[in-house]
Formats: sequence, C-alpha cells, structure tokens
Amino acid sequence: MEGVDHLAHERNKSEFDVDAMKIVWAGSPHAFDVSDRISKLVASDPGFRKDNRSTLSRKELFKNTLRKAAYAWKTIVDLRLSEEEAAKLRFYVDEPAFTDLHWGMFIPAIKGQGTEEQQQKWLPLAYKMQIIGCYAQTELGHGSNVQGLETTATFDPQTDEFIIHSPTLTSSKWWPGGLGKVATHAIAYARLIVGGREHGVNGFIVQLRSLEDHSPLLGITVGDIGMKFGNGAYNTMDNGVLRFDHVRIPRNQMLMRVSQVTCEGKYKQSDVPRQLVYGTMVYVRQTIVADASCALSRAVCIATRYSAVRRQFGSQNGGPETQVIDYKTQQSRLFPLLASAYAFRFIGEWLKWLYADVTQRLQANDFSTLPEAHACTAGLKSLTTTATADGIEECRKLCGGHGYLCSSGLPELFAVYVPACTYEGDNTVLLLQVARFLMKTVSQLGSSKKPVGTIAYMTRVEHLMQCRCGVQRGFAELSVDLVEAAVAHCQLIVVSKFIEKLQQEIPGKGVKQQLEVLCNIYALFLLHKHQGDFLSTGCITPKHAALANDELRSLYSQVRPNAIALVDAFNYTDHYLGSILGCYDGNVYPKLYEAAWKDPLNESVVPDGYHQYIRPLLKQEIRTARL
Ligand SMILES: CCCCC/C=C\C/C=C\C/C=C\CCCCC(=O)SCCNC(=O)CCNC(=O)[C@H](O)C(C)(C)COP(=O)(O)OP(=O)(O)OC[C@H]1O[C@@H](n2cnc3c(N)ncnc32)[C@H](O)[C@@H]1OP(=O)(O)O
Ligand SMILES: Cc1cc2nc3c(=O)[nH]c(=O)nc-3n(C[C@H](O)[C@H](O)[C@H](O)COP(=O)(O)OP(=O)(O)OC[C@H]3O[C@@H](n4cnc5c(N)ncnc54)[C@H](O)[C@@H]3O)c2cc1C
Repeated sequence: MEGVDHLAHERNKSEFDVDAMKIVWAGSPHAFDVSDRISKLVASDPGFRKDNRSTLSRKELFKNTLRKAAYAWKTIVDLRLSEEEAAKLRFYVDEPAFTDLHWGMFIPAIKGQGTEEQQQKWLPLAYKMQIIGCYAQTELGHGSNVQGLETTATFDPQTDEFIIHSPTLTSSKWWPGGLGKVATHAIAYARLIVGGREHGVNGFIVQLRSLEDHSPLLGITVGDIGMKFGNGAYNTMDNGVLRFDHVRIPRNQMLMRVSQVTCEGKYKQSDVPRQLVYGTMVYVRQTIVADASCALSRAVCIATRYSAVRRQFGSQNGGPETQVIDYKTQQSRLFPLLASAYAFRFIGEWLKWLYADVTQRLQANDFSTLPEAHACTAGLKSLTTTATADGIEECRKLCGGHGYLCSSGLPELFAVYVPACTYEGDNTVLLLQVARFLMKTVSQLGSSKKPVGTIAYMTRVEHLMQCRCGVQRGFAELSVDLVEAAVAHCQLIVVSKFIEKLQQEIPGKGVKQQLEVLCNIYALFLLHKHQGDFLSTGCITPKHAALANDELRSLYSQVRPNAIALVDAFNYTDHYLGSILGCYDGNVYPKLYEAAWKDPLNESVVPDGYHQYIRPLLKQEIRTARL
C-alpha cells in the first residue's frame, strides 16, 4: 500500500545513528544540507523528470537534454544558487550532458593552463555560459598516446596567429563531449610548431561555431560521432568529430602558463614540468574517484533494499519465505560492495585533499609531490572505476530478473557509468603509469631519496631489491605483473586511508563502529580475493587465511541488521535513484506492475503489426513450405 514503509522492520534493526552517518557520507553538516536541499528541489520539479528517457528517440532524447540543461541553468540563475549548489543541481539532474565538459573540463583547463590574462578574458564568458566549451584532445587515431596527437598548431609570425590544422583523417578530433552539436569553443590540443620546430602538445582556445546562428565557422567541420552503448545512457551527450582546415586563431589563444610563444616567434618553456599540460586530466581523475563512490552507492542502495524486500524459498509451515538478504551467498556478494562504496567515498575525500595540496605547491613552484599526485589520481581512478563498473553489474545480478528491467534503474546506471573505465585515461594505461612510478621508486631505493607519502612502505622492499640481482627484464615484458602490483599499491592506499578516517573524531551513536566493520570487510574481502598472492609470498599462513574467512562471515552477520540503514545514509531520493526496486518504502511489486502498463507497447491491446504479420501466420494464410 502507498504510504506504508515496507522496510520499517529493517530500519528498526539499525544499531547506529543514521542521521549522523548521513553527515559522515556527505562530508560535513554543510555539505549534507546542500545535498539534501538540492536533491529534493530537483526531485520535486517535474521539469527534471527522467522516467521517460528509455522511450525517446535519439533526437528527442538529445533535445530533452538541451531543454533540461537550459532549465537547470534558469533555475540556477533564478534561485541565485552558489557554485556549490549549482554543481549539486547538475549532479542530481543526473544526465550526461555538454555541461559536464563545460564545467568539468573546459573551465578547469583555462584555470589550470591559462595565464592570468587569459583567465580574466575567458572565465567570465564561460561562467556566464556566454560561450560553451569542450575539451578536444582525443583524435580518431590517438587517445591514450597524447604525444601521438597529429593536429598541428603552426605559428605565423607574419600575422601573429596560429594555424590549426587536421593533416590526416586520423587527426580528426573524435569523442570530445559537447563537441558534436553544442560547444561554441574548444580547448583543442595540437602539436606546437614554431619556426619549423615542434614543441610537443599544447592547448589552444578555438572558436568552433558562430555565437549568432551557431553555424560552424570557416574551416571547421563538426558533427556527432553517432549512437553509443545502450539506448538512453550516454546518448544524451553529443560526443563529436571535428576537423580543422587551416583555421587561424590569435597567438594569445594558446594556453601559455606552461609554455609561451612570443610575437617574435620565440618559444619559451616555463621552468615547470611539461606534464602540467596534462593538469586538467589529473583534476578530472580525482573528481571521477568521488563520482565512483556515488555511482556504486546508488547501485548498492538499490540491490540492498531489494534484497530485503525479495523473499524466495525457505517458508516454514506456511510462514513467509526467506529474505534473500539473509542468504550468505547474497551477503558475500553484496556487503563487500557496500563496504567499497564507503571506502571510495573516503579515498575520494583524501584525493581531493591531495589534489588541492599539489595545486597549492605548484603555485609556489614546488613540484615535489607532482609524481605522487599523478600516480595516485591515475591509479585510484583506474581502481575505483573498474570496481564500480563491475559492482553495478553485480548489483544487477543480485536483483535477479527484475534487475534487468529499465525500471530497476540498473541497466541505465551501468550503461552511463562504464565509459568511466576508458575516458580520462584507459584504466590499463593509467595503471602502467603507476607501475612506472613504482619502478622509479624502487630504482631510487638505497639512494638518499627516501620514499615518503603513499610509497613510504617501499623502504621495506629495499632488501628484496638488493638481494634480487637478477637481470632486469624489460618493463614491457613484466607489464602484466607490474599492473597487478600497481593495483595492489592502490588498494593499500584505499585501506590505509579508510583506517586513517577511523582515527578521526566521528560523532554519532554506533557510527564509528559501523565504519570499522565496513573497513574490515573491505580489507578482509581483498585478502580473501587475493589470498593466493598473500600465501605464495609468505605474507600470511593458511591458518591466517582461514581466520580471515571466518572473520569475514562474522562481519557480514554484524552488517546484516544495519544494511538498510547504511544505504539510507546515502540520503538518495527515489527520483535520483530512478529505481522501483530501490524505492525508499520497499513497495516494489505494485510499482513494478503499474509501471509495466505505462510502456508504449501497451498503448494498444492488439500490437501494431498483428494484422500484417501475425494473423496470416495464425490463419495459415502464409503458404507453408512443402514438407
Ligand atoms: C556521466 C557523468 C559523468 C560524471 C563524472 C564526474 C566528474 C567528471 C567531470 C567530467 C567528466 C565527464 C565526462 C568524461 C570526460 C572524459 C574526457 C576525456 O576523456 S579527456 C581525454 C583523456 N585522455 C587521457 O587521459 C589520455 C591518457 N594519456 C595520458 O595521460 C598520457 O598520454 C600518458 C599515458 C600519461 C603518457 O604521457 P607521456 O607520453 O607524455 O608521458 P610518459 O612518457 O609516459 O611519462 C613521462 C613522465 O611524465 C610523467 N607524467 C605523465 N603524465 C603526467 C601527469 N598527468 N602529471 C604529472 N606527471 C605526468 C610520467 O610519470 C613520467 O615521469 P617520469 O617517470 O618521472 O619520467
Ligand atoms: C564516453 C566517452 C567520453 C569521452 N570524452 C572525451 C572528451 O570529452 N575529450 C577527449 O579528448 N576525449 C574523450 N574521450 C576519449 C577518451 O579519453 C579515450 O577514449 C581514452 O583516453 C582511451 O584512449 P583510446 O580510445 O585511444 O584507447 P586505446 O589506447 O586505443 O585503448 C585500446 C586498448 O589498447 C591498450 N593500450 C593502449 N596503449 C597501451 C600500452 N602502452 N600498453 C598496454 N596497453 C595499451 C588499452 O589498455 C586498451 O585495452 C571520451 C571517451 C568516451 C568513451
């Protein structure tokens, strides 16, 4: 029945203060207030409805996304929302759109790689959305290998301009979000050529479309790259293709914080690492880690609530069947994902601090922690997005057949989320960067440069390196093992930062105890998953492994009575979850049944095509092949 909380009996079992946990999850009382207020604002506004997405054609879907983006912007302006509130509103609108790249990459690129003068010119236009930007780095032929990009930017001292050109088909920009139909400007990455000499890849601000009639400017060929995975999903985003035919831009539209070109045609490299050109990617990778905890927690919330509602087998003397959340196999699949959602939340908080710290250091020309920041953002982006994509799929399976319905919210969440394993850096390529960082650290062991921070533990491998006098086989030859080492390194960071979080003052009855249980589940689940490595390297004995498995079972039993409360702590509205299986009141079956009849296919009792195709079949009016 509507209005009845079918999960009340579960919520009454909770052993901790859920409201206090909501503050922990949000990060602070202020952050909770903003999140709670904005999520309810979006949920209550029919202008942000999203339950019809799966029935729209691509063009209808995209036009609806443009409408929503404009409506969101009007809401932000009318309500005078702060930057923080506006970001939260775009988050809870929950639809990949050109605004992700305008706010998530175009503006950060100008802030990170533009000079003060360039920031003063372009940021006000971007903040007022008087221009709409995208981040055009990837090309048809190159994405991972940035130094392989082929677009050229040739300086013309006669006119004090750069000539941006796509010399080959494979140099066509390909994938940039927002580029296909909306962006008026791009940060385009191209090989800088001055006086016939190449100076690597740099970013350039290029106008693509007229601000009067939105038509592509002279020399610009631009369009959408076509349908992507899933029906709705990321097809609300106009990922685009772009070719330049000798497009001229003023010299002052090369982002010049890292490198400069003077009007005389003199190239100057600031005394900063060339890799600062990659700074925007580092920034986005750390935001993607926080986003992983959001995506995984959404899936876990749906699967946990539904696992408490769903009963299957186990009826005694006509009594109720067993809740599937009580099966040990369901717990062993679900609770590590619940623990991971919390673990990724806290590592996302730490990574945000690390990024802010390295940014502050860079302003003082202190590059000492840049390699660690690169390795951590690359590795943790890879680790958390892989685990989250796999976790969303596992949550779909945890919901049985109904998990495969669009009304479960899980297929759409999976289809929108999985490109995170690729964009902002293919996850394997990024792990190889971590492996390179680890190997460089190992090569420096024994020198005066002692490993600190997240690699401090590596002093303990020093003796291994000294006794291992074997021939150093090539990095490429060992890359599979090195990638595994990189994953282990990142997992150690996640566990250690979860433990550090527990050293903090955490208010609320039973809250810290619950987080300790989740931290232990996260760590012991990893130990169980990789116990072969731990046993073969002598890190643990078989007895330790058995103890760990026993403890894991005990921990699952401790989580069980608190599971619903732990996902309630995410404080997601039913609108944001977009899932009948995950609805707050657990009133699943009536909602599933009602939703089925809303499908367009049920607009008529007799389906289109019956008279043309089925009736002749049934009436044997179609000549059957001679037997
Ligand atoms: C649906 C809603 C989603 C919501 C998401 C939420 C928030 C996010 C907001 C927006 C996101 C929305 C949508 C997604 C958009 C996605 C956009 C993109 O995909 S943009 C394109 C991304 N592309 C890449 O990531 C390319 C990956 N490749 C690279 O980064 C580089 O090519 C490389 C792999 C790092 C290799 O570079 P290079 O060849 O130049 O360097 P190496 O020779 O390997 O190393 C030399 C040296 O440099 C160090 N280094 C490399 N990179 C960095 C860096 N970034 N910072 C610092 N240092 C770096 C490296 O460690 C080496 O050092 P050393 O060993 O000491 O010599
Ligand atoms: C939804 C989506 C949105 C995107 N948005 C943008 C955007 O806004 N702007 C933008 O510029 N780009 C964007 N991209 C592009 C994205 O950044 C690239 O696709 C990504 O960086 C991966 O590069 P790639 O496609 O060249 O993959 P590849 O590198 O071609 O990957 C193919 C395979 O090769 C392997 N591989 C590659 N190099 C090595 C190596 N050295 N050693 C071992 N294995 C290797 C990879 O692991 C992978 O298995 C987007 C992509 C997607 C899917």
